[in-house]
Amino acid sequence: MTSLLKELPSMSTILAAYASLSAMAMLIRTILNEMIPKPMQKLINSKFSHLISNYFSSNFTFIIEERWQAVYNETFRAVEVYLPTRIGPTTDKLLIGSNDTNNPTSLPKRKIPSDCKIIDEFEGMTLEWTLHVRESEKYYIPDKKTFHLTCKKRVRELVEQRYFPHIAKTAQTILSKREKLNIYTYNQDRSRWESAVFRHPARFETLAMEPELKQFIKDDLDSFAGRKDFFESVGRAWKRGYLLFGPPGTGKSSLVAAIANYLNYNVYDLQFQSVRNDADLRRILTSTTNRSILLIEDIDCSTKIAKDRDKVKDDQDKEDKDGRPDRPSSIDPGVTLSGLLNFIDGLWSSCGNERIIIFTTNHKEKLDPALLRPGRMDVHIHMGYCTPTGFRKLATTYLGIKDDKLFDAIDDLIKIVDVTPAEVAQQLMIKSDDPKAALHGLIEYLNMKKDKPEEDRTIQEEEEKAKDEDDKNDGKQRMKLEESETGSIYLS
Ligand SMILES: Nc1ncnc2c1ncn2[C@@H]1O[C@H](COP(=O)(O)OP(=O)(O)OP(=O)(O)O)[C@@H](O)[C@H]1O
Repeated sequence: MTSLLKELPSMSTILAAYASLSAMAMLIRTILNEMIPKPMQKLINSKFSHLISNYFSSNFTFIIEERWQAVYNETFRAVEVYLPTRIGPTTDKLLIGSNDTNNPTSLPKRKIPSDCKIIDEFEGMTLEWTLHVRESEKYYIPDKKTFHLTCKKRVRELVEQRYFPHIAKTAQTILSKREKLNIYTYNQDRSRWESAVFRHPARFETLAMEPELKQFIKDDLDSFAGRKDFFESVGRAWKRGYLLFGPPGTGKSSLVAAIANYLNYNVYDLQFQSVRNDADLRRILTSTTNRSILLIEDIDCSTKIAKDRDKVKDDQDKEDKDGRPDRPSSIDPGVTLSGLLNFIDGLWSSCGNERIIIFTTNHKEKLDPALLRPGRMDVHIHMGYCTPTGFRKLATTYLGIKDDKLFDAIDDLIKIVDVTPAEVAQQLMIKSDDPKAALHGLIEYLNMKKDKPEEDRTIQEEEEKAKDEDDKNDGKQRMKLEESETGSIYLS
């Protein structure tokens, strides 16, 4: 024992060693402080402490980004819908607001603000959520949003296998029960879709259309919606494309609203003019959600989609000869036909499920034939001038009457005058509290149109008249249904 004590260093030796070690540490610290710049020191410190805390932490974090492999992340959407229902006593802030101008006294909607913690309980697990938003430096790139879910490491698998499916199911139920539909419009400046409440009164019951045509469209929609297995079994993308064409005021937009109300789908209304190029289009379209309608109105107004593709090409050749830069961006930056077609029936068409694409045009003849080729748009619907059946529907809607002795005179005039349902509706609305006066007003209006001098007609009207003459020869009041070999359906 005495010998062991003798071998131990004396207290003074220990103190001396400690003093020299401390001096050495101080020296190294001073040298490092001098040599390593402050920001670098901070970074090393934070990385080091992050490493340590990660190593010893018993937590696990799931990160859910807004986009997943080039398309909108459905898990993100489900969380976005689900989390506002989990606001509890531990939540200390909440975004609320309303864009429902029709109902200003309704309860505001809830949204999760960034950096707000939400605690959820599920099957004995405690789950902590936070939304992180990283602002983009470039105006045309949207801010990056991510949800972070932190749980205990030991329940990680349970979270994946039980909690996430629970979120998806709950979100689905909430979405299918939602009373209000949204209409989205693309904000080019903020590079994102912005929504407003969509409360359009148009329904199939209120549309002035031939009953067979209406029934056909409803049946077609029924055979599309909710038939995931069918589309999968036949190897087709779960999409349906409609082309609505006809003169202004024949109810194309009203039909779109009726379809949205019938299926309870949101509407994404895209103005081609706000799309910079094909890559932009791809990103915009992949940011739309399932069970929705993508509406592209007046598609003929986009020069590159319209028939004058050859003219664009001529201009391009001319430009190339002049030694100016190559296409596509020099004359008319925007979406090209091939970019669009790629989305309709190309490889990109398989992105997303249960989507309806609707194009409207007043001038089908101006569209590039490639867009009209059989099979491209599944159903082509001609929205024509008002027919006697259409007039009767409008009389019921606007005047609340099903018959009147003036109806026969109006029927006779409607058969020979090109009048749109919008014009008829307008006339009936002027005196809707006095049906007789409204009907007389309509007769007067129709007679005035009938007597309109020929020279007053614009070339466009002539073209439309010629087209409608063809329809009349085929029987104006009968619905024509043709099905091409490739499955496109033509309705007029
Ligand atoms: N077929 C119809 N049935 C009932 N109402 C109609 C019909 N067509 C037009 N209307 C009435 O006329 C208004 C304008 O119609 P709508 O905007 O749907 O026509 P459109 O064909 O889309 O016109 P545009 O080509 O100018 O966009 C509607 O708000 C509606 O009240």
